[in-house]
Amino acid sequence: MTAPVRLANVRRTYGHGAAEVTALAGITVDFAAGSFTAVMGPSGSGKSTLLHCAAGLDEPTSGSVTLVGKSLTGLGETELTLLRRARVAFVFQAFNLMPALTVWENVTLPTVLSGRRPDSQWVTRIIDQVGLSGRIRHRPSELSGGQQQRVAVARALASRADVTFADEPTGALDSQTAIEVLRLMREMTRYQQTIVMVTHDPVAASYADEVLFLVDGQIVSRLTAPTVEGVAGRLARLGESAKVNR
Ligand SMILES: Nc1ncnc2c1ncn2[C@@H]1O[C@H](COP(=O)(O)OP(=O)(O)OP(=O)(O)O)[C@@H](O)[C@H]1O
Repeated sequence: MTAPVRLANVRRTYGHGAAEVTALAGITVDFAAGSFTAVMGPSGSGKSTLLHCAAGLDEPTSGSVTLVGKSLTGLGETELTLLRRARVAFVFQAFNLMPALTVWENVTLPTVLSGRRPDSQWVTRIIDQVGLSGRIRHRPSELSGGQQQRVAVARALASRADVTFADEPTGALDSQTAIEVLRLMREMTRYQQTIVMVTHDPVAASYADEVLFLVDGQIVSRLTAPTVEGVAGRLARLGESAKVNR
């Protein structure tokens, strides 16, 4: 079976001439169906760029990306939007919640937009597990930052997308809620949902099946069945070598 996310020799540079910055320096990686991968690395190593290129939110300078069986090269904005709406979910730092909609409406919106009927039982369970069952009729402006982040997580989980891209999904959460969210994300992989998560947090990364470590836009190391200590140790060594190389 083809992996739902494939990057082949993806390069992404910004700017020109002397001001050119290489954010991704030739990345080749497959994210298999039902896998949960954490992407880690020092600040500026290319993690967000990798996520954005994989999700079709940014275009590689060269190389190719295949998302749920479709090559993104040359795909128009409308086709991209339709593909993302039907198959992809996002949990980004800007929560992108609709201010006029309630928690329930925000959580079920991607499902409704892609022409499917929300599974009320599943949605209720997710909202309950992220601790928002008392807030179903509230609007985002009536929630704290952490609660808004939980709505964004619930929205991704409820849509049952083939692929979920998450950028620091637990960054704004207290540790107990963060663990609930990470457990839910793990559970999604049982239904063959694929998760790619950028994080700085070794605890969050320890919930993944594998951690990819980026330095200077390249995958320099991978860790399967990660533990918190294993991730923290590898990260500390990477940080040191990244400093030496500069
Ligand atoms: N729009 C842009 N224009 C110019 N340079 C950019 C742009 N976006 C990213 N970069 C540069 O590309 C490199 C990789 O950035 P990226 O945001 O992917 O790193 P990151 O690993 O996600 O960093 P952080 O952990 O700090 O969020 C950095 O050197 C950054 O300055």
